[in-house]
Amino acid sequence: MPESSSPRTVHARLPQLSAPHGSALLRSLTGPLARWLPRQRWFAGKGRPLSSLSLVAATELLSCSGSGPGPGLLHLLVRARHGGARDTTPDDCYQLLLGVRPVLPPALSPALVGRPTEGPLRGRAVYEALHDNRLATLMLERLRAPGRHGTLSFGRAPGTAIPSGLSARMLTGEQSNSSVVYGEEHILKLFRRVSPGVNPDLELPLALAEAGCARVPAPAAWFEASFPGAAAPEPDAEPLTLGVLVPYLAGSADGWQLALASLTQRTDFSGAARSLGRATAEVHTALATALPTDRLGRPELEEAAAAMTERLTDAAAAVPALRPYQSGLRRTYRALADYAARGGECPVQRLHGDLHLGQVLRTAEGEGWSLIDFEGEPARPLTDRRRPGPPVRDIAGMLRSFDYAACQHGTGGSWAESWSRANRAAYCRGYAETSGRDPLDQLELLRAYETDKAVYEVLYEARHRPHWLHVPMTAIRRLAAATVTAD
Ligand SMILES: Nc1ncnc2c1ncn2[C@@H]1O[C@H](COP(=O)(O)OP(=O)(O)O)[C@@H](O)[C@H]1O
Ligand SMILES: O=P(O)(O)O[C@H]1O[C@H](CO)[C@@H](O[C@H]2O[C@H](CO)[C@@H](O)[C@H](O)[C@H]2O)[C@H](O)[C@H]1O
Repeated sequence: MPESSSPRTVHARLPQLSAPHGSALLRSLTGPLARWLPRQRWFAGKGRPLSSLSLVAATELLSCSGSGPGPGLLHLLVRARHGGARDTTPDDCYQLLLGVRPVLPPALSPALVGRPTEGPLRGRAVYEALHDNRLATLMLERLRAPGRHGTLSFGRAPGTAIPSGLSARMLTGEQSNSSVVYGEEHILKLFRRVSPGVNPDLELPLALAEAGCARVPAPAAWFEASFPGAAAPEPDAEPLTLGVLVPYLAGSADGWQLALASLTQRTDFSGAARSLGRATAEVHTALATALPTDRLGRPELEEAAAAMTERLTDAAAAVPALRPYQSGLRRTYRALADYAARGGECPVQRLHGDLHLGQVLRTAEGEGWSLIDFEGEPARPLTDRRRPGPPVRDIAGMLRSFDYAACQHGTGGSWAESWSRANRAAYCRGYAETSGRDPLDQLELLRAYETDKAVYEVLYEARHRPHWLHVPMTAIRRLAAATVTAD
């Protein structure tokens, strides 16, 4: 089935925590959370009024009612509803890991969520637990020892060593989720917006590890929420993946930093781009071996072209700057439909789903590229992100990223343009060498998926970083004017 633009319906099966435990806690936390949540980088409902918060699940990992100075640890899944009666957007479910202390040490004050004025947490300081070394370490201990705590269950890959007593450091960079590094050994990603069903960022690295692919850090431990038994309001609700612990690649730099350094220093990047193409092909081959594959024929490719056209229409409705280019861009999608009509096919398999230079790491020892963050595009529903897709989608994502680096860097004019062209070509060459399939052989496919990605980026930038909107818009102008030729 091709990727669709269907609305998010995934939270329909989330259970609801029953009163009175849920309602008492919620009474304590609603005010502080309603103020704090919308300010978080990972909160996806910015710009839409938050109409209600409700608890899906609450688990006390460490007692929060003690009178001593030590912290309590509270795990919450919170459902956020937006807008008024006419807002049909599905609810979002967020994961929160909260510390609770009678008095907050000054070093933790930046992590403060709020001080409830009523309910069971009245008068206590509630804060982001992962900033507290003691609580972050406790999470590592839970991950070391598989087992169940309330709705949470902790799992661990057999035969992996996870040292204890490592100090924790929370990452502070731009992220869609939250991550904490333990020593220089492991990194735990805590997913923020969660949905029922296994997260591909656990599913795919586990499958790749089992297939012996060393290009992706192998999950050492993970945890999820599940609601088994008759006690749950909806016993068949699927488990939600909440966090994954993987080895930390100490001293690594991501592809985006390396690309910008190459642009600044005017150094050659084509060797790195070519080996990145090879690494992508290796991962694709391993995924196609480990997990189901299929082929898209004429009806499915026509459906894919129609879904792209619909995404373009939606994006143009939201971002006026796109409107003058719609008819030019639609030609690219028609070329895909014509390719299908001529009998063109396309393989589909599980993918990275949001491949760009920020998702690839290279260690100082130069052991080649590692790929991270297999979650897929954060705005797509989980069911969509777990569907097989054409490998060209990942390739198109990376090609866009070379273009992004050259354009965003803002210096060098034609030098930056030829930097981008050379690295796009080197990446495709590397991919072809390893996979035996040259992405440039099916230009209609590549161009359509690159256009679809650029349209997604226009919407992403308009919503998240309006001052970067000109970057994908530069590509939109080029793609709208181009005939389908290799460049
Ligand atoms: N295994 C790893 N080793 C070293 N750094 C990592 C590793 N995994 C992630 N990181 C760092 O953490 C950042 C965020 O990770 P990522 O999986 O992209 O999170 P998000 O989904 O929140 O964007 C990455 O940009 C990278 O700098
Ligand atoms: O990294 P995420 O999974 O959160 O992906 C989202 O954010 C990315 C930006 O952080 C965004 O990527 C776009 O900007 C990158 C440079 O910052 C560039 O390398 C990518 O090519 C470009 O798409 C990504 O689209 C979005 O899903």
